[in-house]
Amino acid sequence: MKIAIGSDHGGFQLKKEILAFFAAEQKAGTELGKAQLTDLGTYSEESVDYPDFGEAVARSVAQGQYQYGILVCGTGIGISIAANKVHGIRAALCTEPFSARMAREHNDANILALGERVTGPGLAREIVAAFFQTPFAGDRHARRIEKIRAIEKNGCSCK
Ligand SMILES: O=C(CO)[C@H](O)[C@H](O)[C@H](O)COP(=O)(O)O
Repeated sequence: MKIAIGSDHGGFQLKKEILAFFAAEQKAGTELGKAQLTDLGTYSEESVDYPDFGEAVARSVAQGQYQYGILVCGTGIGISIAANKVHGIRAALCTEPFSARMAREHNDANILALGERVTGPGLAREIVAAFFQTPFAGDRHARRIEKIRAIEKNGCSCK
């Protein structure tokens, strides 16, 4: 599984924690540790703009370079809004593991968004594990994802 990860300055430290978590999983020889992560920036705590990193990760996932993405900003809100503007992206901002599981099982989310100023590193690790250990359930949920795709394709018919 190939995962692109990105953050702005507000998510930089939590992104480092997440990278360390995957490295530890790799060392422990777990299934999660088989994931290959690529960091698309930012690479310091210098102030930057979250849409740039939300877009970079989202485009790389939408184009199929990576199967999934992880995005972190201060709250996870701005960077997930930006990512969700890219066609084919279903970015889910999660603050606890149940939502992370549901984001995969029901919504087939392909990007997990987190907020460093909201979620501590321990909880973030649980959220990441829940997200990446949960498969999409398909069935009725697949029909609903198709409807999301139709909105992307045709635009909303609402006035
Ligand atoms: O976009 C955000 C909120 O939705 C992120 O939390 C950003 O990281 C935040 O806005 C950055 O704020 P800063 O005051 O420039 O550090």
